[in-house]
Amino acid sequence: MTPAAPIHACPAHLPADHPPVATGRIGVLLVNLGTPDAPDTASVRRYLKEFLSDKRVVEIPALLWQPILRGIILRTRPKKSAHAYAQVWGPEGSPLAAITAGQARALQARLGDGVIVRHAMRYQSPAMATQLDALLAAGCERILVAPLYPHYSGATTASALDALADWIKQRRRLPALRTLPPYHDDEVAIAALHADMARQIATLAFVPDVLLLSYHGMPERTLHLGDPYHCHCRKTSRLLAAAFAQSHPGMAVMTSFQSRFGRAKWLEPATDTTLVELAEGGTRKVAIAAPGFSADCLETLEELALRGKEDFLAAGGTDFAALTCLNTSQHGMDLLEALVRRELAGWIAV
Ligand SMILES: C=CC1=C(C)c2cc3[nH]c(cc4nc(cc5[nH]c(cc1n2)c(C)c5CCC(=O)O)C(CCC(=O)O)=C4C)c(C)c3C=C
Ligand SMILES: [Fe+2]
Ligand SMILES: [Fe+2]
Repeated sequence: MTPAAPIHACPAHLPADHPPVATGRIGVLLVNLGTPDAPDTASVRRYLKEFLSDKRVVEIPALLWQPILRGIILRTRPKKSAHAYAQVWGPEGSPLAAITAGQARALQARLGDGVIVRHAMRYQSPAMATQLDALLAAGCERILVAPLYPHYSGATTASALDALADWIKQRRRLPALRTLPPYHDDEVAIAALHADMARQIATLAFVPDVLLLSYHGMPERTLHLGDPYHCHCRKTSRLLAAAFAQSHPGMAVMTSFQSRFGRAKWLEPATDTTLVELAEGGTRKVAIAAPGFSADCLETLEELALRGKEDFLAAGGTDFAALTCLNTSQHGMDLLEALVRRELAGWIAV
């Protein structure tokens, strides 16, 4: 996988008939998790096979895990998940893919021609290696790799950096590289989340008694092994709760963890049981938000907005609203631009 054109800083050394070669540019690669190419069983199986074979995601020795994955999970889950994906699939495909591509386009427009912005997915396409090669071929000698996870986790941030490291090992000529740090407690991020959630709450036909902040779960074991994910999520919640205590004093802010997978104990409380317990305990009006996801995806649109609503109403709740993620909203793009500009400031004023 070598780029089509040699990345060569000294045109004098190129053959006279060589096409012009761009150099000296800055690239930004936005990275998110990845999603199937289509909402059908075969595509979801391909996606799950790649995703769930990542040792950062399932930390069970391959000799034990691969037979379970291939013999059980990949025979049953793809069909069920494909059905869930079909419920949220849009005209531009998977919401996660469409929104991440939109974020890259919007950021490109904000940063101007001095910087080249692309997006990639850790699993499936567009692959990180392909997009990094494209940035190199376009003359980028400095690249910021920005995994769009506010909360660091081995399963997400570190896995994206693994893919970057694999690419590094296979290339002769490398750009200078930076990576975006987690931004779970960043003032600008908390302000953007608070403002965008408040904007959406103001449009609801009801006043929520509770704002439930739902984060993707992780096996509890990872917390004891030193993964900061749980602490990062809790800190975001604490900072958002403090902001809402000022702006919405009557609204309680709670935290839960969603998308449990497998039999091990995951971080608690679980979002689905929390919603039922809230309704059974007399809470009637709930808004739910997912501050750990920079783009809406299966986990927010199907698990929270559809299934979460069903569970809450069935248990006696009367009003339920799932707030959207920051996506390409004004607040979302202001945040992405601020985070990226801060990193690029070490290289050049843009
Ligand atoms: C062991 C399994 C999983 C871990 C650990 C895990 C961590 C984790 N995931 C996200 C973000 C997303 N996960 C998404 C989908 C998804 N996640 C798992 C399993 C684990 N995730 C599965 C099996 C799936 C696929 C869907 C399904 O079959 O249920 C997505 C959505 C992708 C999309 O296409 O829309 C996101 C985003 C985080 C942030 C995280 C740890 C912090
Ligand atoms: Fe040279
Ligand atoms: Fe996940």
